Amino acid sequence: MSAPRLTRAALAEAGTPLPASPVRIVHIGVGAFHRAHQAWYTARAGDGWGIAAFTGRDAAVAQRLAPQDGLYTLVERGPDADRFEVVGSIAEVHASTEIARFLELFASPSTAVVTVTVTEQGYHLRPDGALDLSSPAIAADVRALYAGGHPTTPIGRIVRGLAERRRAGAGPIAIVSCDNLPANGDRLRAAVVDLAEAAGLTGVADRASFVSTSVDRITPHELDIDAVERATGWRDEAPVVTEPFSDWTLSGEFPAGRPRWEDAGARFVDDIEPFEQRKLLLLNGGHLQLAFQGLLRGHETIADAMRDADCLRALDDFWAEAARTVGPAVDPEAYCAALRERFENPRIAHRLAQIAADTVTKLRLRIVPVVEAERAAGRDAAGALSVVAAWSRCVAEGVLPDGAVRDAPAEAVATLVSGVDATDASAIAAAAATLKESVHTL
Ligand SMILES: NC(=O)c1ccc[n+]([C@@H]2O[C@H](COP(=O)([O-])OP(=O)(O)OC[C@H]3O[C@@H](n4cnc5c(N)ncnc54)[C@H](O)[C@@H]3O)[C@@H](O)[C@H]2O)c1
Ligand SMILES: O=P(O)(O)OC[C@@H](O)[C@@H](O)[C@H](O)[C@H](O)CO
Repeated sequence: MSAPRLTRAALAEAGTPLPASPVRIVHIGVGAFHRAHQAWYTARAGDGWGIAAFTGRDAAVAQRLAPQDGLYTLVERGPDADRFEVVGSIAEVHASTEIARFLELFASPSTAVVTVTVTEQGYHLRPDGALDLSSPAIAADVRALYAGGHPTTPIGRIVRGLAERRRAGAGPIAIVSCDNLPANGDRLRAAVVDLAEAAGLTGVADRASFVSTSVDRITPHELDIDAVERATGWRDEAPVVTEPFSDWTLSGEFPAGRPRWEDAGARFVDDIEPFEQRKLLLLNGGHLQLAFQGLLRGHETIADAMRDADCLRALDDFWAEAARTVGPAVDPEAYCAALRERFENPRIAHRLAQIAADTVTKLRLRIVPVVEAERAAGRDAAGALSVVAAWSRCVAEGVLPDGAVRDAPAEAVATLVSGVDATDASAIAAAAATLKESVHTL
């Protein structure tokens, strides 16, 4: 006999009720990470905040989660064992196209927080951090906003939501970026303001607070449905596998209140930059080094690459330089020591191909800053440049997954790659500089 589907009614019937809390948070981009991180912190805080979660663009996750009333199992996968927990903070879940409900909630006085995880590409930013108004999706949103129609990008949806909120007189709100971008709150604010101005809605963001965050929890894209059913006795079509470690550092105001996320371990700081740099350069930059070196050597996952002495040497060379860029205030050595154990977790199947998506943007934000800092200090940046060289070999040898260079024009990538010879440091440095300028086309 098959196991019963995980729903709130089924849990209540089993004597373990998990009622939904009233919605006070709207989330945009309900992928794996939101469920492993912000939704889990909100559930752990336990002070009665419910989330209305909307997908970023495709409806698949909503179709799996909605029949379960937003419930899902979080599998914390340690090196030796799994821990299972049903998370109940998502009170309702919708596809991105359900814009009427999105606007109703956005404009409601009881909604206090909007969180966002839509990947770097979801922001449609140019390399200089400004909104790419030439992107077809953003241009279409400008037209839709002018005509009073429905925007489709996350930035367009936020602008429209803020306009509705202003019309409703609902008061200020906090908008919290949880994507792996430096100064993510500032970048999100700039994009929203640029789009609002282009669409004749100047001033809609004036009373919103854009909170910057550094988010950290390795969450591979794994769907362990049968294992969850065997372990828990529930049929869950949307479980999430994540590591036991978790970190969330936030900086900014919450004018309408927020959950007590600090009770679940979140940290609130005045200056987020050192935390952000430590995470983006050491973890995400280290991931890129392992992804490119690992793909070149035929590995599949981070844990596989960590068992290869050549990959480890390359990682250490990069880390030595990145740690100098981060600076001693946030103890990068201790962070790297802990990271080494996290990366080695043999039961986390974090695929190199997942990490190697949209590599031009990631190299620009996670590797080039180390190249620049090292060269500014008169050093050769050999460790950081080895990441760029490995990337270019991956492109030339065709070992990157589909989508790995979709964030730059094909000709620009071809020129870059043909100019890079792994033995020629100045050619690699020139490529790194070009990466910084390259304009994505989405
Ligand atoms: N997975 C992790 O380990 C992890 C850890 C820290 C931070 N993050 C951040 O969270 C983001 C999402 O990761 P995930 O694991 O949830 O991925 P996911 O693929 O499970 O979900 C991504 C979400 O973003 C939306 N999206 C993607 N591209 C978009 C676009 N161009 N426009 C609008 N929406 C778009 C998708 O529809 C989906 O809702 C990452 O890109 C990163 O910035 C992830
Ligand atoms: O999520 P991305 O694609 O920005 O980066 C890939 C990984 O480096 C990333 O998901 C890390 O696992 C995560 O940032 C850990 O907190």
